Amino acid sequence: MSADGGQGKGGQGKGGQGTGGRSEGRRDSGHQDSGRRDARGRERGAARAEGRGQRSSSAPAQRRRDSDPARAVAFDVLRAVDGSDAYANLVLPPLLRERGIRGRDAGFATELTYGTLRLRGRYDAVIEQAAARETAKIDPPVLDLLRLGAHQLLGMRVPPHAAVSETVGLARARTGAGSAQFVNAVLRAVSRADLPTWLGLIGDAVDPSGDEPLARLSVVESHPLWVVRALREALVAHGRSADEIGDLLRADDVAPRVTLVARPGLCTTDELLGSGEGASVGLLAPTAVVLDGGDPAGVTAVREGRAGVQDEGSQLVALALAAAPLDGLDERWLDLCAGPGGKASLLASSAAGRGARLVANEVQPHRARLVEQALRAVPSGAVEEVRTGDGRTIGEDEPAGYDRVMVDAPCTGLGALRRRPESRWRRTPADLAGLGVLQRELLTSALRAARPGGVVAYVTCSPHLAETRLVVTDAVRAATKQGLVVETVDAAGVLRTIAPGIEGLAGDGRHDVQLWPHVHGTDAMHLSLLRRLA
Ligand SMILES: C[S@@+](CC[C@H](N)C(=O)[O-])C[C@H]1O[C@@H](n2cnc3c(N)ncnc32)[C@H](O)[C@@H]1O
Repeated sequence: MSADGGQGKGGQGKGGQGTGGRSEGRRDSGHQDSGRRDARGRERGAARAEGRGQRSSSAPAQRRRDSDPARAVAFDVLRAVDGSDAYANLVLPPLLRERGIRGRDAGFATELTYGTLRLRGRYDAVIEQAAARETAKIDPPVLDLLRLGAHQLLGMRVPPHAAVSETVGLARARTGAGSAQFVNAVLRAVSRADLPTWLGLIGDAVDPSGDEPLARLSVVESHPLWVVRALREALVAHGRSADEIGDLLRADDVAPRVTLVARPGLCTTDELLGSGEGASVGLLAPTAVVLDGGDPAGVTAVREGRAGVQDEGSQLVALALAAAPLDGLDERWLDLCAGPGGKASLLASSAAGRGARLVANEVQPHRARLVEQALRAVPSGAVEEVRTGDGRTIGEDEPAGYDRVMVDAPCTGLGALRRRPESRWRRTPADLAGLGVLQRELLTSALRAARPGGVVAYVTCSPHLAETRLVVTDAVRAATKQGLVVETVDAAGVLRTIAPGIEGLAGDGRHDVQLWPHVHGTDAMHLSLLRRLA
């Protein structure tokens, strides 16, 4: 099913629906040449020698050099992600605004960009077979074009002729006529089989004898193998079946719906439910409303900071810290790692309702400013301070200074892969080592900052055991060496008081909570609750 022999027919069909329809009436004459290509996708042999390799039958002025704006913006974001380590969710929205791409076209560009990034591993395996060439030997911009084309063909309902001709048009505009022909040939080869057939082919390539199921899942469900192994290990450690790994990976491959938080005392879920067609109450958190589409920035309460965009898992862990039982004073709360302020806003608005106040700390100044912005609607009496500083020193600087402490630790984010499309390809096992040291130091500092009787929440948006249970065990040990007495709190029990219907929390006697996208519909947030006794 490789591109060889797939170059004979031109992409002459009319465009399909939506953005795919932009090809209507435009001939992609570059498809019609059958010349062979070199390793970079440039022509060689007879076609080039005869000087007809990059020519079309139409006059030069009519030959298509422009490209569909939605596909062009997706390509530019992919290049920025690849070339300058940019984050797609930071690059795409301003580019859409700058280029005036709105409505359905913006939706198409978003799905194309994020879907292509998420499923990159799967598409690279398809492309290798279709091109009969390793992706490492394809120019990165050309490879990005092929990925975009593959996602249109196999992951979106774009008619094949539109997917191919529009992507080839984009290739011609951005990478030149020679590579456009290569793109044409490879995408035609991709289009000859449907998704299930391709999944079988790429799975068999890495798992020919059927005894490497994780390798198969890695390529078919587009996750690095080390991530697949780590997620499977975490499932098992939390009392779930190893067989769930496929469902978990598939949940990661689907864009999550936008979830809003109604910050207590500032907004109600009823107000948010009235804000958009198809809005519905969240499945678990009493503060959550799920949108069916539309732009959350258009919601008045979000613009005013009385509500925000926040995954239900993040809402649940913040609410759990606020709900954990406490004897004695309950007036001073700390968010040790607050930027950009999602949990700080929920904590501060909850604190306001009980006369408590929050100190929000963040090490990066620009993220501390985001925290201030996120807290703008919270009554000023409920925010003692937003400060910029290293959370590792707060335990020493302010020992026993707080009744409740949130440690939402910097982590690999392996639990939020569905909303950070490129991050699975950026992270490496080496990240765990550096983060692990920081996580332990932050949690130890938090335990010292809590007063005897106070509660600490240790949270990560990663289920990796090296970032969750191992950190908690080591930090408690370190705190004990420093003379503190710490006990675990039944986090699952606290969570059930907030979300009585919640199922799927481990019943293995462990007190921590691990949420899962395929079970709870949330990010894979981890929560441990600890109480400092002395
Ligand atoms: C997972 S994010 C926190 C998300 C935040 N709680 C929210 O809900 O919006 C972790 C944050 O910790 C910050 N951070 C990293 N090292 C830190 C340190 N030593 N002290 C304080 N904050 C730190 C990072 O800059 C990042 O903003």
